[in-house]
Parts: sequence; C-alpha cells; structure tokens
Amino acid sequence: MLEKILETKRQEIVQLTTLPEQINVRHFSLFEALSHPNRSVGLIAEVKKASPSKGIIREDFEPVTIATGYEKGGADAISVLTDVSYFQGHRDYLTAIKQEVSIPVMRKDFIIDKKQIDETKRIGADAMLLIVGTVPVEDLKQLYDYAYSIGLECLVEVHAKEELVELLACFTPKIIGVNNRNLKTFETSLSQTEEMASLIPEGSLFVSESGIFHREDIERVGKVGASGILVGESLMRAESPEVGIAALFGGEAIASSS
Ligand SMILES: O=C(O)c1ccccc1NCC(=O)[C@H](O)[C@H](O)COP(=O)(O)O
Repeated sequence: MLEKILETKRQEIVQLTTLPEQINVRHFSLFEALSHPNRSVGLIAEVKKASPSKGIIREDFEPVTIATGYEKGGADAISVLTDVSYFQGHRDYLTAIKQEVSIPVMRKDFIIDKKQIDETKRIGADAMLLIVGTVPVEDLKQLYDYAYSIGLECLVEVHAKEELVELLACFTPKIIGVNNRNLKTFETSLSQTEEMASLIPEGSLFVSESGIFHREDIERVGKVGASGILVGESLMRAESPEVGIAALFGGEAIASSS
C-alpha cells in the first residue's frame, strides 16, 4: 500500500509547479503542546474523512466544524489528512482549520520532497509528518532539518523496530511516532508501541498512533511512556468531536493550567 501511495505522491510532486500563496497565521508548537498536555496523555485529534483500510469513515464531513469541536473538547493538537487520492483530504482543509483554531495543526501526508515542505509551510501548518521507509533515512534527515529551518516541526513516524533503530543511528527527532498499524495487513496492535517504547531516547517525545479507541488503550500506551496519542477513526465516528474525546478519555477532566 505504502509503495502505491508513494507512486501517486511522486506524480503529484511533478505537478506541483506553482505553490499556493503563503498564508499569514500565528504558529503554535506541537512539542510544547505535547509537553504540557491537557490530560494525562496529550491528544492529537485527526480530521480524517476516509482511509485505505476503512473506506469512508464520516459522510457528513465538515473539517472546520470537526477541528473547532476538537479544540473545544480539549485536544492538544490537530492532525489534518491532506492526501486527496487515498484519504479524501485536501490541503485547503488545513488552511481553513488553521484560521479557526489556536492549537498546533499538523499536516498528515506522505512528504518525500522539499517542494512539499514549502507547500506545507505556505498552507499554514505548524508541523508535518515524516515517515521512515518512504525515503532513505539520510534523505529523511535532510527533509527534517529543512522543515525545522523554515519553522515547521516534524513528527517522525516508524512502523517497525528495525526502522526505529535505523532512524536513531542517523538522527534523533524531537517527536517520534510509533504507528500501531501494519501497512500490509492494516491491522493495528498496541504491542507495537509497547515493544518500541524502551528504545525511544529520553529527550524525545513519544506519540502512539492508530488503533486507539478506549480509555484502557490510552492507559496502556501511557504506562510505557507515550506523551501523546494520535487518534482518527474513533473520534470521527463519534456523535460529535467533544463527545468523542470525553468518551475516549473515560471522562478524565482537563487539567487546570494554574
Ligand atoms: O488509516 C489507514 O488506513 C492508513 C493506511 C495506510 C497508510 C496510513 C494510514 N493511516 C494514517 C494514520 O496513521 C492514521 O490516520 C492515524 O494514525 C490515526 O489512526 P486511527 O486512529 O486508527 O484512525
């Protein structure tokens, strides 16, 4: 699946000859937000209409309403899928959301080229995803350094222990995500997070991604040191974003900032 998506991305990059206008927005740090989460574990709530594994997840899809609902519900950050072909996302959704919320907004896409990073900056994102295995790890480091040099933070994602070992031999990202989804079978297993937790360097924030549906799941990944979770499907299927977040955290109250 990943190779098919990457082939589409390579074609999109060739066609990305004109970049959008830079939008002027206030930026918020993902690292800071996850370092001081609203609850026991930080929440990156994802705006996700559809996916290769589940098809359409939400028919009545209003990206800005969902994102503002996430913020009201106490999400620490928002992830927006901007891929059109496989997730029915759009970069315009991110720009529209960014203008309405005051928490970090991350672009979730398959970023393998500097041109896409320039585009990500221009559409107003605070952060973006980089995935180990999409390009050689040395090239990933260059993309990472370039993103930070223009003011974009990165969540660097791995799907397997060997990828994490290879990543850390090359560089240490500030935010590392372990994706619990196997991209061949689409199955999710939180044991992925458990198995890789002890390898995450102390100074890096650790995010557990995919397949998180219940309070017990949050407790399970929190117990092994996850600072954050990235959740899409379970929130997108909820009656409303606020109800979804409250249910996911089993009613855990938002910590007071004083
Ligand atoms: O979600 C998919 O089916 C998928 C397939 C192929 C590559 C990536 C995919 N998902 C991207 C993500 O990582 C998730 O959207 C994100 O972690 C949230 O996952 P979930 O809470 O399980 O929707």
